[in-house]
Amino acid sequence: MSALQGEWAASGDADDPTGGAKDDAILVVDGMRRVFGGLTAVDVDHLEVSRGKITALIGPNGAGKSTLFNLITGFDRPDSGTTVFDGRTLGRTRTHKIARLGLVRSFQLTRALSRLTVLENMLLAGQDQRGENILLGLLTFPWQAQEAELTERADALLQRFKLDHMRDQRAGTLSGGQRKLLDMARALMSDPKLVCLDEPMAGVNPALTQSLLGHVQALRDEGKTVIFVEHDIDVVMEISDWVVVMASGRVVAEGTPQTISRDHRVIEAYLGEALPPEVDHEAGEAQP
Ligand SMILES: Nc1ncnc2c1ncn2[C@@H]1O[C@H](COP(=O)(O)OP(=O)(O)OP(=O)(O)O)[C@@H](O)[C@H]1O
Repeated sequence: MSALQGEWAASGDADDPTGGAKDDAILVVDGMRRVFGGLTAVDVDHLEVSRGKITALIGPNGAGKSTLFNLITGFDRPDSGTTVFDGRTLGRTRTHKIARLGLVRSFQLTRALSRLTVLENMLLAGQDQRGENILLGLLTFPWQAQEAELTERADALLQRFKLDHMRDQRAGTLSGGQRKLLDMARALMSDPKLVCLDEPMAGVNPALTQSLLGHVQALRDEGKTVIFVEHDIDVVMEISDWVVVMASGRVVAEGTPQTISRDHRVIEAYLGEALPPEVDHEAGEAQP
């Protein structure tokens, strides 16, 4: 554990109340704990996510962000704890059923998926989220009935994400930025209510980052809820309605981007010296 993680973990919610109730929570996580060997990867007492908002999940490497995504979306099982999505306790609900209820997560393109075309990737994602190995086996037969409808949806999304010209190319030929667009487009195939995006902007050039940000905002504007993991604090500040900070598996702070950006632990971790002191214009003085 780094010194920073230690400080975060130790300070807990002393200054920043966490686990507060939201007016209209689409997701409620309670007592969620996941231990790998001796390591507690996730230990979240209570977390609520507002419907129709963009919530950023930030924290140092190893804070438990991806593990929490996996637990929420059913790709991993907690040692204890519950997730209530849209009023329904998910319990041991399987991933594809969770996806059908409207809760999905994005995945980066794997080697196996790289060999499929862009369209096939979309069709697989539309089928369900059972896991690519099972789905790859199913690719050729049992879902012709659905295929026309799925293809129509896939084509509309590919157009929206400006990937239509790559439709029949192998996904492995896409550039890094195009892969990010495909990750997002795939997650939307089941028309989710809540989409969990894992580092949707990581490693792409500034122009494409703006385009991806626009896509995330468009999702919110059409009523979807977005939770995204992101390391780039500028991105977080630009589009989030709410920010949840994790460290050592725990939620250690949450608040508006403005509140969180003033948290000295966040500043140390993400902004370093780059953040100028806040100026109180009335007093004409820099605030600590
Ligand atoms: N399947 C696993 N087996 C063992 N340890 C794991 C497993 N998955 C995650 N961990 C550990 O759990 C902790 C949390 O990992 P996780 O990937 O959730 O963090 P993260 O916040 O997403 O990190 P990053 O920002 O680097 O992706 C880490 O210490 C990681 O090594």
